[in-house]
Amino acid sequence: MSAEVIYGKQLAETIRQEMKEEVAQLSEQGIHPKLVVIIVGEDPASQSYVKGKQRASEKIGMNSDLLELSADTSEEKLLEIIKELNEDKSVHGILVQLPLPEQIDDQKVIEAIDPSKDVDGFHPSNVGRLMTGQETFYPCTPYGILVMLQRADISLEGKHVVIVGRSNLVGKPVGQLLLNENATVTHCHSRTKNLREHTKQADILIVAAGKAGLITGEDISDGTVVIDVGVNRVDGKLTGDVDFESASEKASHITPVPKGVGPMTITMLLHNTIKAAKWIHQK
Ligand SMILES: Nc1nc(=O)c2c([nH]1)NC[C@@H]1CN(c3ccc(C(=O)N[C@@H](CCC(=O)O)C(=O)O)cc3)C=[N+]21
Repeated sequence: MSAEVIYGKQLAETIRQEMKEEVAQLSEQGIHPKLVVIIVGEDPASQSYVKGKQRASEKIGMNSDLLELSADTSEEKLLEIIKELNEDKSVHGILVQLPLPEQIDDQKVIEAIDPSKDVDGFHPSNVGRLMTGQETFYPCTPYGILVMLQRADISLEGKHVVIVGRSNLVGKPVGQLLLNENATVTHCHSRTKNLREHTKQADILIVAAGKAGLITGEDISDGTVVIDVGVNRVDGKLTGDVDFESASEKASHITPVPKGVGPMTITMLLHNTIKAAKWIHQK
């Protein structure tokens, strides 16, 4: 068996085209969605993602500002900037690129962002809304995964989704989002015993552990849908958590890295920013 490759990149382009039209329509109504991305420090990987976000917003005609702060920026200063952006009516979405330097408490920063501008969906109030099934900003990577599955016509109802990784950014929220879609969800993590016994039970396997090559063909059963969320640099090259070659011999569908989940993450960020702009103007 040879897996069908799901290219998030292609799908992302289709959706961005749709959003471009929506941004143009909103513009006629005087609504100009605007995203502000804040990056602290000069980590090259972070800078490269942030540039990707900038390029993507420009391409769909969306306003986007980048605030580049030095690595020694104090927590107080960052909180002050966020407060100003919260109050700025022209700003609809605020994203603070994670991880932050060690003098800054990530959680404090996330909680400082106005939940109605929290386009990452990381604020505890939005996390709570996701958990209770209320309308909210879905975190971009989990949401991108959901949309990829939907557009590939892979149903979730009653399916066994096994997730490897339990981060607040991906593992935990993707489980919640797919549970809301009536999947049966198993969460595995670094302390899970006999990981392979779990991964082999999956109809849909989502790997977000941050460990290159963690999952190989031996860890999956025939016909599994494999979603690789890994973002690892190995010898300067971007690779996922799944050994693509051996896994694609067993999987029914598989996402590559790059060109898989990553471009969908950015797409859903743009989607959330448009949603934020529409919400504010409805009030
Ligand atoms: N507050 C916050 N929100 C985030 O959403 C967030 C974050 N912090 N910190 C870092 C992670 C990582 N992340 C990626 C987004 C897109 C690609 C992406 O588009 N990758 C391309 C290739 C990019 C390349 O080659 O460098 C691809 O997979 O094809 C990757 C990684 C968002 N994150």
